[in-house]
Amino acid sequence: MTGNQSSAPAPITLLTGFLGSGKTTVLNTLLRHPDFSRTAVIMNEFGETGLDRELVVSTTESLVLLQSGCMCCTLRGDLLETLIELGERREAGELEFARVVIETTGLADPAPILHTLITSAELAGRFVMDGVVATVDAAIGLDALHTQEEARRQAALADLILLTKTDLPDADEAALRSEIAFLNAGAPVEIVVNGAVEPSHLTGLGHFDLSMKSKQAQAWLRADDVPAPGYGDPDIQRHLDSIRAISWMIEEPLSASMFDLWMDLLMARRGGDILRFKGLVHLKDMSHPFVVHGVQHIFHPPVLLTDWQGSDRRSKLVLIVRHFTDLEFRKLFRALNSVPVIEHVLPGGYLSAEVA
Ligand SMILES: Nc1nc2c(ncn2[C@@H]2O[C@H](COP(=O)(O)OP(=O)(O)OP(=O)(O)O)[C@@H](O)[C@H]2O)c(=O)[nH]1
Repeated sequence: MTGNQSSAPAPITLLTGFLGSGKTTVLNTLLRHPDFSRTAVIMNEFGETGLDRELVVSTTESLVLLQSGCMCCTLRGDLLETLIELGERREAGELEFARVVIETTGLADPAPILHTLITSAELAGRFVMDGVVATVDAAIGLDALHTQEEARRQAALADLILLTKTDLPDADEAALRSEIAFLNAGAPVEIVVNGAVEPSHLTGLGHFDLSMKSKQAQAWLRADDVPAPGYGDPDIQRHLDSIRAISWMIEEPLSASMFDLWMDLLMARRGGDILRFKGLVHLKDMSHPFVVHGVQHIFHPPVLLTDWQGSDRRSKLVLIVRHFTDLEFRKLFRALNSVPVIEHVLPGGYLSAEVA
């Protein structure tokens, strides 16, 4: 492709939503659709195994993974730099994309991210904010909205709310709708089961319009309320100290019964404090890995990745936990001692936890 192609500013969709609420599932539907085939994706994941890279459909050549921190805190500078670089490469004709989707971590406060996106002079002319889309989990979302400030902000700032998992027995759609109406009366709510969203509903949301948001949401976005991008300063992290990410890689394929046993033990002992569990698990005698997702007490059926083509047989696990002490981390490792844990990948950024 030749350089210096002039292009219209690329619309940005900010895809947010609490831990495990279905952001990546929705993103995968979008990326499979022709309207989103030329999409640059920026993802921020929690924990350091790079697991999300393997869980996103790879139709896009422009997938940037921001790690070692949280986009709304230490990585806001990285987000800005990433966008500027994408814009420059697009202008130079090195990269072709028509829109950008930014998927935040489940614990991100979208306000400072949004502030960066709508106020940065470097982005003007290259990008234009399309809208904020928030997934809300119908099964555990009410609890998150009641207990987690980040979840409230995600819903309150959204231009469109996707209510996911209404198919689960624990879903309470009516209660969620009423809570959402309280937080963000103006936002349409659309039910999306297993990512089955109509992609056109997520485009042209009409440039993020602050005047349509609640007074509270407007205050969150006031310049003096938003700290400058952190550029790696861990002190700027704004989340609860009690929440940590733990990541592991396990060198050898696991015995299915051993893994089941370990999971049962984990859930029985500390299920209430495991906010999110994500794993790419290789089992003995299986040529393809399973993806295992847990969101608090709900474990989704494991999915066999039949189209997986890698050769790396290491299992990768990411847990987001609260109120875990270092001693408990060590116990967790001991419980996994029956399988050879060769490498522990430190989270390295967001409230990292060292395990001896
Ligand atoms: N039953 C059901 N499961 C769903 C639905 N949407 C997503 N899931 C499952 O929920 C789990 C988490 O989905 P993800 O798309 O990874 O959620 P996420 O918001 O990207 O998660 P994090 O970014 O890691 O916090 C996966 O097992 C999905 O298959 C839904 O509508 N119904």
